[in-house]
Amino acid sequence: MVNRINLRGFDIYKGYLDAAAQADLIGALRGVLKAAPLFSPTTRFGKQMSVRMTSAGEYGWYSDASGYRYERRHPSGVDWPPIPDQVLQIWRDLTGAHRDPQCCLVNYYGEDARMGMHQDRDEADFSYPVLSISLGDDGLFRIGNEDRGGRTESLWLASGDVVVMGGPARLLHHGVDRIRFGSSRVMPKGGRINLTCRVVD
Ligand SMILES: O=C(O)CCC(=O)C(=O)O
Ligand SMILES: [Fe+2]
Repeated sequence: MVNRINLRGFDIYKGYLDAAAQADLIGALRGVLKAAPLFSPTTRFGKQMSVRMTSAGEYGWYSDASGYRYERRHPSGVDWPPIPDQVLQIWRDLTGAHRDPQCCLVNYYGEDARMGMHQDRDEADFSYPVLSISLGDDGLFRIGNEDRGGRTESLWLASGDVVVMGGPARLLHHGVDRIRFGSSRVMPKGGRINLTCRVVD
């Protein structure tokens, strides 16, 4: 059953994808990972991120010494593969946006991976939401404020949960403190996958 929660303006659809839909989506992602393998970006400060990443769509999210940005190609030089139809369908069903996403960032969290508090602000138009789909192990998701710091609230995102970060909440800080490695059997080797879809330009 889908249970919709609103936390600080983020719409959280608990259990949006049932087990069959999760398995189908993971199957589609296998093709994406084959065409565009995961890599470990570094931050502008030269620190390697603990999350491994790749993308699908017209643009992929990328980071190195020059900072965060969108790139037209995977670091290997190949085009990013197309965004799976299943992902586009979820975007259309939940966002009401009149454009499809141009980037689906694939984040893979292994046992010790985390993502620090940040805003998603590399896109040109913040009137489009960011849609996030969680698969695999549980992840402790933290939501903060538009400014850095201040009080935060956390909740566990499980496999099949979908979050829409839009409207007045579009620029709230958020991050993932840790995952519960091995908590889900959806991914054979464990870990958590999070997909975030964005309209870029
Ligand atoms: O993994 C998550 O749930 C969030 C990912 C995220 O915030 C991002 O990729 O910008
Ligand atoms: Fe984010």
